Amino acid sequence: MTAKTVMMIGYGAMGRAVHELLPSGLALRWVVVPELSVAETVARLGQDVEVMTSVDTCRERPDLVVECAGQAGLAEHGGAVLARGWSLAVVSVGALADDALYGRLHDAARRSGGKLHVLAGAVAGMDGLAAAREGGLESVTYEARKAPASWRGSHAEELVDLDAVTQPTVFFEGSAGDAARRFPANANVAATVALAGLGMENTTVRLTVDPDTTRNTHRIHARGHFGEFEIELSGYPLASNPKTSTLAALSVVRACRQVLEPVVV
Ligand SMILES: NC(=O)C1=CN([C@@H]2O[C@H](COP(=O)(O)OP(=O)(O)OC[C@H]3O[C@@H](n4cnc5c(N)ncnc54)[C@H](O)[C@@H]3O)[C@@H](O)[C@H]2O)C=CC1
Ligand SMILES: O=C([O-])CC(=O)C(=O)O
Repeated sequence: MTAKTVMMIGYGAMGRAVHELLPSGLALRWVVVPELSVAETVARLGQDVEVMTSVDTCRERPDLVVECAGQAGLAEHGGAVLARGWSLAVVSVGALADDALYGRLHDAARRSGGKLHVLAGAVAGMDGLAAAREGGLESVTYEARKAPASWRGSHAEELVDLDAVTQPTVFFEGSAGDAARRFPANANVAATVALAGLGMENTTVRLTVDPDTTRNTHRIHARGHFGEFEIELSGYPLASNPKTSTLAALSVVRACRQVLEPVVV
């Protein structure tokens, strides 16, 4: 049987973790990275994978395109993928807090028959939340708690002294849209929860730095016509990037496996 093919946009910590766990029967054939990363990515991947800077260079049709590239990568390449009628599974969901980009990707997919799959990423419960929305939701709150190292290099550094915190400290409270825009490498989940639930402006987000944790903890509380749920997921960060939870990479692997499976769970 010929292998099904995957294109990956971005090849950083998450992309490499996904590649290592790619199910047999699936081949990573194309990787799209910025010009500056081409040489390093070619050196990592060798001859079997075509490294490119634009989706346009690809002359075949991948069975699935996965985005592990950050919000800028989704904004740059998402439209081209969807305009071709391909399936695109994304983790940099915070980019969709930009209404113009959301509209562009939505319209490209609708016109071409392509599909944009918003992956659950580092959290669980998105199926239940989206089902609950069908009956009407009253409130949805999302809280993320991570170690100082996970917030370094982010807007958090302007809001709290990451070297001086001695106890869990909330440094941001606001809407999911605001969180996703201000913390592009750390609050994509906020946008995912918003898209599954009450939307970017009506989903409340709280971000916390916790000096005593080594986990990335996500808590979702939802209330509505269905009842109420609260889930807390305490994930291990990837060793190669403490901002990114291992489960986020695994959600991409799951999306890849679904390409092979006749029964989708
Ligand atoms: N939904 C979720 O649960 C989560 C989503 N994420 C998203 O996944 C992204 C990737 O995470 P990591 O691999 O850990 O980050 P990383 O910083 O290790 O890797 C990012 C990769 O994307 C590439 N890239 C940057 N701009 C690009 C562009 N315009 N076109 C193509 N490639 C581009 C970089 O060269 C690098 O290879 C994060 O930036 C974040 O947006 C991360 C964690 C959880
Ligand atoms: O991986 C995580 O814990 C979540 C994350 O970075 C994001 O939502 O962007």
